[in-house]
Amino acid sequence: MTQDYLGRIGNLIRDARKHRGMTQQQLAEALGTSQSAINRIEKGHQNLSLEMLARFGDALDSEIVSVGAGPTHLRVTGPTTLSGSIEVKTSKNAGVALLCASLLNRGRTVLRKVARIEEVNRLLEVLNSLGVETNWLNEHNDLEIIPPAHIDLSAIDEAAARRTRSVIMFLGPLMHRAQEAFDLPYAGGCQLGTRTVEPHMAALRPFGLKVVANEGAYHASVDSKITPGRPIVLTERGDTVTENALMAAALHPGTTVIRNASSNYMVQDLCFYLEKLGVAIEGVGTTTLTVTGKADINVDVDYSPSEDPIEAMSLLAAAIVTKSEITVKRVPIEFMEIELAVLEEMGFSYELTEEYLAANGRTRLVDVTSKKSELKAPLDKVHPMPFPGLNIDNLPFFAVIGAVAEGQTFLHDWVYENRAIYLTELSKLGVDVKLLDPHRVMIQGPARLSGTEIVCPPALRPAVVILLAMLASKGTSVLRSTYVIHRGYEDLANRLNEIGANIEPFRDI
Ligand SMILES: CC(=O)N[C@H]1[C@@H](OP(=O)(O)OP(=O)(O)OC[C@H]2O[C@@H](n3ccc(=O)[nH]c3=O)[C@H](O)[C@@H]2O)O[C@H](CO)[C@@H](O)[C@@H]1O
Ligand SMILES: C=C(OP(=O)(O)O)C(=O)O
Repeated sequence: MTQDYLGRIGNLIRDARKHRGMTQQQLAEALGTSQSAINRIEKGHQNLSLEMLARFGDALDSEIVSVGAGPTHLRVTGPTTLSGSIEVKTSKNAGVALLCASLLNRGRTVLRKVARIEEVNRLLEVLNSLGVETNWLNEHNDLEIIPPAHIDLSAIDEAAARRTRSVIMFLGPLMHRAQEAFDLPYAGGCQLGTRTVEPHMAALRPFGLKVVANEGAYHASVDSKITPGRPIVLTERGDTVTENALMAAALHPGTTVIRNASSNYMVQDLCFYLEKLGVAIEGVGTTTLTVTGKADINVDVDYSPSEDPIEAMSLLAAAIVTKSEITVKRVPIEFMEIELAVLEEMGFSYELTEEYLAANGRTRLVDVTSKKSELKAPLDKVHPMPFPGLNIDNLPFFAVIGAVAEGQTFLHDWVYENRAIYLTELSKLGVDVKLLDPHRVMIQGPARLSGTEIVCPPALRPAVVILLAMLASKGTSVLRSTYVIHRGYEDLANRLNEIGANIEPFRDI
């Protein structure tokens, strides 16, 4: 029994170490012990004091044992054939943008059918710590947000804030509402390589924002006499930077022009919400946004964010890799067109219904039914672009699709220097995958997939890609430490089980 318990703790330590990208030697150095001691502990061959466990927790920045709630893992039995239909949920990225944007409004915001995911939970924790009241209203995940008269930034939940990158989007709304200078913890999130925040600072500077990076926090102050005299030209067409500029412009009582704006799905959802707050926006869906803001916003508002194109892509990839015919319902087609065009080139056949409108009355949806297809690798490399290009977050799914296609699939992720590398984990399941350089991978298909145990890489999409490959792998696979998946997907395992997958969630402790 004790032996079993030590083994499970050893597994937890090993997973946390791998998740941090550390070798046994590096962990040993951090703890002032030897690599062989770490090896024994991870194998469950050595007794551990509580003090030593706490030191592991510190070194790995992870609570190794948290009573009653260790990390979750998934046991997948494959290969699976899926059938039936599955609905796409609303998007993570609109969800987090709208939670931040609700701070612009002194009135009550209700957001309908918000994705109940960990990224949203972290932001809710941060909002609650600032005195914002939030309530889940019903089983549809409608969410009510009531901001306080005064936002108290000194009480911010730093631990929650550090686990998400989205807190950076507090800058736009808070720079107007904070009475004095304030600190915001550094943004965290997936480990995808350097993701600069400088474009955010540059976009908000014309509104008088000054940010000094101190140890662990941004120190922000605002000179309200400074207002944008000319168009704000973004140096990158980033999604969250566009959102920050939009939110700053929404509470600026004048007209602001934002050029080189992203017109991606979450930006459009934010624009539709701001319009409901009484902010006028011209150019939604284009790269020039002209925003006429208001000095004060105090309205009770109800908004339904749209469906997630990345979840839609994930579910279609699940169908493709398992060679299944399923219907993916509520696909926001404008944001999936290029992905479908590339898939079509690869030989994927599918049927689309007539278009219908999402609950926001604006976004066009369709149902997509996958048909059994023999895929071949695309002739050209698959590469993402800011919208309207192939979505950057959809690129990783082409790795697992390439694994079941005949020939060589090349992926070029020019955006993230640390995301493609995680796709090499697929080799453990039998995929012939080569990292050509940090931005490019080559997949030689078709692969004979067979089940194994893998620790989730610290990146959402690659982790889901591995899960999808496991669905198609023969035998039992174990995917460990799945928080990173729950960051962006609601109840994915159970929803896949409802259409025929065999995935069993479990914990060690
Ligand atoms: C909460 C949210 O909405 N997150 C999305 C958002 O993150 P977010 O808006 O934070 O993305 P970043 O601004 O970090 O952009 C991602 C990377 O792309 C680079 N870059 C971006 C645009 C550009 O025109 N040129 C350029 O080089 C950035 O320097 C960065 O390294 O956009 C990313 C890129 O679509 C998506 O992966 C994230 O899911
Ligand atoms: C990179 C992603 O998002 P985030 O900006 O939340 O890290 C993603 O959704 O794949």
